[in-house]
Amino acid sequence: MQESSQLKVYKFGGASVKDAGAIRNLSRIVQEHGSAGPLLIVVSAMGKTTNALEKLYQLAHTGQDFSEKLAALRTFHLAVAAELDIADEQTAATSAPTLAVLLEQLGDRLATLTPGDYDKQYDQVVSFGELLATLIVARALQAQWLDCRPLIRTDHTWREGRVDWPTTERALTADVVPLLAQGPIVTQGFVGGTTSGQTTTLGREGSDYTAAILAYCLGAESVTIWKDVAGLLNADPKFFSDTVRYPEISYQETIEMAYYGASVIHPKTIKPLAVRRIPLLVKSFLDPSAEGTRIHDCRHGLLVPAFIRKDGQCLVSFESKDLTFISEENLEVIFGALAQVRLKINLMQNSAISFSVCTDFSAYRLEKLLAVLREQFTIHYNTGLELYTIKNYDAPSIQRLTEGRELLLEQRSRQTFQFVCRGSTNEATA
Ligand SMILES: Nc1ncnc2c1ncn2[C@@H]1O[C@H](COP(=O)(O)OP(=O)(O)O)[C@@H](O)[C@H]1O
Ligand SMILES: N[C@@H](CC(=O)OP(=O)(O)O)C(=O)O
Repeated sequence: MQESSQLKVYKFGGASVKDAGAIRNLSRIVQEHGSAGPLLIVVSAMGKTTNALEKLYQLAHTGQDFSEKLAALRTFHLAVAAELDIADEQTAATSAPTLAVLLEQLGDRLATLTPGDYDKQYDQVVSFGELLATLIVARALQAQWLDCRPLIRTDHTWREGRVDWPTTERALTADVVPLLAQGPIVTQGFVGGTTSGQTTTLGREGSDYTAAILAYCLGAESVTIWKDVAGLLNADPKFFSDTVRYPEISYQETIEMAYYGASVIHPKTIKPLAVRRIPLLVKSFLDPSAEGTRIHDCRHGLLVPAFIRKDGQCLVSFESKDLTFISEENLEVIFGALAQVRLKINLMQNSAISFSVCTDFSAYRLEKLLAVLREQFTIHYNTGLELYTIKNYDAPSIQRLTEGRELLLEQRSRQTFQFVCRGSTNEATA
């Protein structure tokens, strides 16, 4: 780690680089608000490119024609580069590829997929979104382009690479510190690499986490994530009216909000920053001079209730087949199977002969879970559900959220009230 670094890390997500106009806005922010000191800029894929790449991958992996979608992705990126007057040429001064080369590599990858190895090949394809976006942004800013895949070392957990912190810290300190002295750097969010040089990804929406990894390893002074909202609010303004901005908030409050599903910050982002006490600033790229939110090591009184909504949920209930009680042995089997198929528990509850978990719905993973546990348990599940959490709840906030909703499961602790309810219904028994 650098000693008392002046380094600032900026992270720009998909919305802030969605088109040429957005990238011009990004350039203005860097010029007008970027510090005189070292600056490391983390960029996600443009707009909804990652979703588009997931669709492309799905088509290619199932042997369907993907040429039209690939052509659309190619045209989009080349058109943005043209609108920004970016010459797509390799220069001697940089190891950066050209857009044309990257797009060709993407086409080759898609054309040579093999059956199986779904998650591994997913990473090799979907990571192109960040490679393309960073190339365009680096050229627009006339900044250095850095491929972070050889530096952010992960294990082989495809689609959710686990960071090897000591190796990553050594590599970043050795390679990036000297480059920072030469001017701003633009690098990819969301991606990393294995010892053998294969690309991994860090989990959907993982670019915030990349910013935290870089800040932690390089001892940054602060991280700023530029969003389309005024800061960290007490609820997602897309779903709730009368939201309130927190001018400052502790790491602990924020980590809990992110854990419960406040999608404005990836849940893994906070811990590395809290460990090294690096403040995280959430600011609006639409109003860069506005205050935003400062997430740091602070104390504050009880905050206004925060509302967190997580859709795409699935409630799975396991019942013993012979009316025996749910025991620790049963739970061990259920938890083991959930870990095996990589389904994360968002909420759980047990009764005498039944145990229920609420997880993010994945048809593929649920099917694998059923295959493992069907013999031993009677399993019921509902999909198309929503999980709501109220942090720092009071009676009016519970009333506001539960009114008119049919609650399938409900739980409260001293500060947190949670419930699962129907969005649209799909019921089944395995
Ligand atoms: N508590 C919250 N405060 C602010 N925004 C929130 C909150 N919860 C969810 N959001 C949503 O997060 C979005 C910004 O995050 P995200 O779309 O992941 O940004 P990006 O991909 O550009 O980094 C906002 O547009 C808002 O709809
Ligand atoms: N592009 C990746 C990673 C990411 O973090 O994106 P964003 O910063 O736009 O949420 C995704 O969409 O999952």
